[in-house]
Amino acid sequence: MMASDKVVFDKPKVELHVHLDGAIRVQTILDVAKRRGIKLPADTVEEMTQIIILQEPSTLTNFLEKFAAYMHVIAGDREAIKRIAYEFVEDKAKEGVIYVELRYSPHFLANANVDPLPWNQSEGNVTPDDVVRLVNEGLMEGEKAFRIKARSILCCMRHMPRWSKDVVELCKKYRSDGVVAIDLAGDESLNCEANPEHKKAYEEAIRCGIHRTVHAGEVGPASVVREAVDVLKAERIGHGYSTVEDQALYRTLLDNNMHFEMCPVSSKLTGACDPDFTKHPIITFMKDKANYSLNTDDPLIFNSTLHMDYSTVHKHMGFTEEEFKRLNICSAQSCFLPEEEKKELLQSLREAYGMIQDTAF
Ligand SMILES: O=c1[nH]cnc2c1ncn2[C@H]1C[C@H](O)[C@@H](CO)O1
Repeated sequence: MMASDKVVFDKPKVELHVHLDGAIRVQTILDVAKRRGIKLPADTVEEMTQIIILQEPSTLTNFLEKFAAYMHVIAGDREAIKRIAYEFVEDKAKEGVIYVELRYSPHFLANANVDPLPWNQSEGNVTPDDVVRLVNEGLMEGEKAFRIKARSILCCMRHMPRWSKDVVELCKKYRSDGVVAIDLAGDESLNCEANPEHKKAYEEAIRCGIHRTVHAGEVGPASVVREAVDVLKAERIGHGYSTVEDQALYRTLLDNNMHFEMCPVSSKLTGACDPDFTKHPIITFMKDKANYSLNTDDPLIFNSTLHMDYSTVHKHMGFTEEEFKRLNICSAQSCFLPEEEKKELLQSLREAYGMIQDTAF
């Protein structure tokens, strides 16, 4: 299908755009379903994988429907929520990621204090607040076991504006406990002017100094990116491929050093970009030495790994080792860690990349 899992950049990496609920192990879904007595249409990893994954380039809408194949298994189950966070850290460490920002909607994993109840679940006692605590616990145990750093971004969902106030409140509550930013995910055709709750949540985030990223310009036009920047005051853009269609906006964002969270494999399978990778907008960003990262987005549904994203751009877009180093430095500079921790991360990367100048005479 795509480039392979071949490791083309075997050095420490930073990943800034990956959905926890799109990065669950299939085996875990099967184990939890069995324990909870939930019937699934398949009982082997191979068969269940075929049901969950997007095989061919599709649409964002079809892609978003894929979550319904398994989210009801994990949502509302304390042990499962903690487990997926822990395993996520293990999987990222194996890919050579030393710092990751993962994102999720606390409401999508809850079965109490959430209206409407997602995934046709019956009401339980796991609130969005419990979800954040459980994810944090799993991440912290994973960090200790696998010696990498993981921080979270909490997602508002475009079609669920009534959840956005809770999301920003959770960002505030857990800001000293691993939550670094707010995001807006989901179907981009729903704009923010029509849903003032998202705008209000982002205003509160600005007021409280919570970092902000927004999914924009993935399948939507450049105007969604403009809205993310002008209205929601996004500091980073999730995807942003269509930005290049508005040259004035693209140039302004380059001048302002805006960070774009790019997801090559994802962009093909969601139909966001032309399936011919040689025509991909990432090539323009690369040639312009833009500030961007390479990310998996939803490796479960794309049946992918971070190595696959790197090998895709290496094989089809002419990315070099030097560019991989440069974009990882850009990613570290644009991450949402506090300044001191960011400096340490940059230092680790520069050391690993042989970029440290020997100042001793
Ligand atoms: O690529 C994406 N674009 C928009 N929304 C997305 C994408 N990947 C995942 N999501 C949604 C579905 C998840 O349930 C939610 C929170 O992680 O974010």
